[in-house]
Amino acid sequence: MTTEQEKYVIEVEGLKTQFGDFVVHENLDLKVRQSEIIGVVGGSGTGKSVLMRAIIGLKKPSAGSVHIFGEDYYQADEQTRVGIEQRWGVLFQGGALFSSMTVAQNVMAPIREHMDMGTLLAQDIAALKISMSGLPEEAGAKYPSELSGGMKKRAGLARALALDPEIVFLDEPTAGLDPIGAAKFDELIVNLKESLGLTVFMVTHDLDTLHSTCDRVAVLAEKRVIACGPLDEVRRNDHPWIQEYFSGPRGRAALAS
Ligand SMILES: Nc1ncnc2c1ncn2[C@@H]1O[C@H](COP(=O)(O)OP(=O)(O)OP(=O)(O)O)[C@@H](O)[C@H]1O
Repeated sequence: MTTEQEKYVIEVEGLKTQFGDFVVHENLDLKVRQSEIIGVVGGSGTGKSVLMRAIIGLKKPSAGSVHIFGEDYYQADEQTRVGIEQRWGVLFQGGALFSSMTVAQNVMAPIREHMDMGTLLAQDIAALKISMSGLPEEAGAKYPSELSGGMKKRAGLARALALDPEIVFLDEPTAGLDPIGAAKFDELIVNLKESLGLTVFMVTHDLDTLHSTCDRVAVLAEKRVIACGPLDEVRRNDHPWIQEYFSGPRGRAALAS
């Protein structure tokens, strides 16, 4: 019986990715449920970002499949793929904002690209997304170079939310933020999930973020997902990397708080 809990919006099966002869993932499986926040962790170079890129169509797998909303993304026709892409938003590391555009213009870019909408309405929607991302109204008129690191992340999030996505992909959203800024960003993500029912796929190194936001954690090692489940369950796994990560001094401090 399929319950709402078991409805998967992302299903990665038998994934293999490689750059030339260098294999990043082999036989990797991962399923993401609707309206959950899943945190993807793993040592540096284990392929967290490449996994995210494989799911969003930026790194074609050499084997395996990626189903999004039940559709086989890489086998789908162009129209289906574009339809799927409009249902997700992505926040890349550093925000990846267009530097020659204001924040509002950045947020309007996907709206203008994908929706047939007049400028005034697009401006109103951009203003709403900017406010949802916790930026003051006047931030809309600023250029990325005039923003702090935390504001850039929020602006990137506003753009990721532009098309009312069902899934957002976040690549290390709290990297480079001070602890207070990072905690506020965590809170924002949880609020968005709760108010909009968003599914969040988040690559992170941040133990505090994992602890305060994620419903489940997926651990990448040995080219695949070696453990996936609630944090309390995963941290009991006796894989050496997991033990070192969660039971080292930083892990203990984050989990004790
Ligand atoms: N465009 C590319 N060409 C060749 N190799 C690449 C490319 N992109 C990534 N790789 C390699 O794939 C592996 C996984 O990279 P990825 O960026 O996914 O790691 P990561 O787990 O996100 O690491 P980090 O935590 O350090 O950001 C690394 O060995 C990296 O060098």
